[in-house]
Amino acid sequence: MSFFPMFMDMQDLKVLVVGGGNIATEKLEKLVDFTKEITVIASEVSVEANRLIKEHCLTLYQRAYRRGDIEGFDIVIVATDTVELHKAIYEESRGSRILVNSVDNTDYCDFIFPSYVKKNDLTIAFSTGGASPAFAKHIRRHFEKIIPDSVGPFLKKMKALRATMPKGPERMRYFDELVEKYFKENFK
Ligand SMILES: C[C@@]1(CC(=O)O)c2cc3[nH]c(cc4nc(cc5[nH]c(cc(n2)[C@H]1CCC(=O)O)[C@@](C)(CC(=O)O)[C@@H]5CCC(=O)O)C(CC(=O)O)=C4CCC(=O)O)c(CCC(=O)O)c3CC(=O)O
Ligand SMILES: NC(=O)C1=CN([C@@H]2O[C@H](COP(=O)(O)OP(=O)(O)OC[C@H]3O[C@@H](n4cnc5c(N)ncnc54)[C@H](O)[C@@H]3O)[C@@H](O)[C@H]2O)C=CC1
Repeated sequence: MSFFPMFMDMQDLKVLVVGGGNIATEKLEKLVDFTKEITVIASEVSVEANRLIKEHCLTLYQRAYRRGDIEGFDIVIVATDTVELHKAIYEESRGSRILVNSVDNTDYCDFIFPSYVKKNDLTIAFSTGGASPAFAKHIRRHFEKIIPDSVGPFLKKMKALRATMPKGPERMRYFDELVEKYFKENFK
């Protein structure tokens, strides 16, 4: 089965990242925009990962992963070069409600990271389900170029309007017309 695309409120979720190398850093760079409740457990921590940990006041345990470390976390990202650990942590998490992402193998993933474009309130996420992460990156770059910056102010205006008009068919029709007009003017 494929992965369900979902936008999640992560603000109060406790995230554990196992690993402190290149890929852990790439994942951390994204995660810090969504929650500050992040703990890192890694035998070695790169300069870049360390910088992020300090800058965002994340918790760091510089040591190897120990069975039981996942307890109390909502989300665990396994980003190490110890391949067996990815399977082991995934198996350890079964029977709990912890969601696991393993950067090495989709078989050990409850969820995967998408590529995404974020312009103010607009987020467009792309995934190939692991078929070609490079493709996800390139299609993200393509869309980054074609989404106009005006989308930010436009969505801000729409959000404000939603708060001022009562719900119902009239409002729905009006909003749809406004968006249609925006599209005609901004997407050729
Ligand atoms: C399954 C998944 C699990 C997960 O990480 O959640 C996963 C797994 C693996 N990636 C690998 C390789 C690469 N990953 C990237 C890049 C990204 N990878 C991301 C997500 C995902 N990668 C998830 C699936 C997403 C999907 O398919 O849509 C992105 C989209 C998001 C992010 O990382 O936040 C981010 C782009 C962000 C952006 O720029 O927008 C590049 C390109 C590059 O780095 O320039 C390469 C090299 C080229 C290539 O292989 O395509 C390998 C093999 C490693 C090896 O060969 O050693 C594995 C493991 C395997 O496939 O077995
Ligand atoms: N999902 C993705 O987007 C991609 C995934 N990968 C995969 O990501 C994995 C990691 O790659 P890099 O970050 O470049 O490696 P790296 O060598 O830079 O980092 C590995 C990190 O894991 C830590 N580590 C290893 N065993 C550990 C243990 N038992 N407990 C705690 N920490 C441990 C190391 O100390 C180090 O911090 C590789 O398996 C690679 O195949 C690679 C490219 C993209």
